[in-house]
Amino acid sequence: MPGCGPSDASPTPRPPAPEAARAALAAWARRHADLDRAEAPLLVAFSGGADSTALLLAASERWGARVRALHVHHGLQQAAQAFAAHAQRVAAQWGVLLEVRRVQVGLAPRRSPEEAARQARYAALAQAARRQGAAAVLLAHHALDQIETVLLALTRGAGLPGLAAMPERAERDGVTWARPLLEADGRALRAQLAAAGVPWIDDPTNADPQRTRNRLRLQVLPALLEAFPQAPKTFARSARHAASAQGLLEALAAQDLVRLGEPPRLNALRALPPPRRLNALRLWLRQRYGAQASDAQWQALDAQIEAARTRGQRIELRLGPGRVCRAGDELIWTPLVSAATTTTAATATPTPPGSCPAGSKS
Ligand SMILES: Nc1ncnc2c1ncn2[C@@H]1O[C@H](COP(=O)(O)OP(=O)(O)OP(=O)(O)O)[C@@H](O)[C@H]1O
Repeated sequence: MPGCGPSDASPTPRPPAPEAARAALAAWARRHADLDRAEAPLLVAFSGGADSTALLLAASERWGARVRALHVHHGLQQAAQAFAAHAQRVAAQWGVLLEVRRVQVGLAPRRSPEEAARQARYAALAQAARRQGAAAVLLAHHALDQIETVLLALTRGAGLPGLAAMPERAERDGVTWARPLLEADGRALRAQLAAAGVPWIDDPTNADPQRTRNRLRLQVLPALLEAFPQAPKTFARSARHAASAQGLLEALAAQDLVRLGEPPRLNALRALPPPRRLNALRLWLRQRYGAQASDAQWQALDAQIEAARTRGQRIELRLGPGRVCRAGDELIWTPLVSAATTTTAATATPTPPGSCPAGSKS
């Protein structure tokens, strides 16, 4: 396997897993017995940080040689090489098969380098999981990460999908993603690793106050946990409630889309109450075109659907990375094709049967 740990690192006994990680993983495994008992490999996303170190130890303890690790080398900061070297050293010492994948992070305007790195990381993990026939990719998010994710969603004015935060298991891109430490307290993981003398590396960018998530972690989380010690449990419960409600909304949207037709018919859309109509259209845009739009754009579309009761009334506006318009009684979405992305964007998105009038504004 490319990029396996250096062979000169002498194997040392693997330290015991932190109890907090072992307990959370055991409870997760009981809820997901199919993955617990499968024979296919489990791929730990191993950054070399405290959380994924705790996960790698707990997973190796429970599943032995089924466990493999993958470290993504982003190459964005100088320290990246040292992170990869640390991951290789640790994996070789503990006898874990590790692959290091170097990725090209495509930096683009209007997208933060962290978001670009995240996308590249998940793509590399998915590709490796498919190639290795892994039963799941294990991510090391824990209960405090979940609080941060819920708070982050609130600071952005997110709806239910955002408040649902991170699921403990999900299918995406043909891969099962699992978060077995979601019930573990990150403070306990670190304290127990430190007490056992297990090394890890701290990513210096995690201390950068320019990043919203870091400000939440460094300034808000300590105060919240002091005032509300139960927050790891209660935030997790709220996230589960939101996820469950979101599941119901998507089921309703799927039913409504059958009745609305493809492309959706305006008459049928107007027969639905506005929140229900937008709920259906959100699923339509996401499932059919892999796109999302802002709240302001959805509200503007809703107003135009309401107004388009006569034949001559046009619908024409920007919706996510495309535009939506009226063709007869149907709603048509077409991607915006910029000069830089002409061929790929045009071929990547299915062309809808109708089309917006030529020369219409975006
Ligand atoms: N460079 C990487 N290579 C492989 N997996 C990674 C990498 N960076 C993060 N991950 C995985 O994604 C999860 C979430 O990433 P995030 O950036 O929130 O964590 P982190 O602060 O880098 O993590 P940590 O303390 O793992 O172990 C991590 O717990 C880890 O499982």
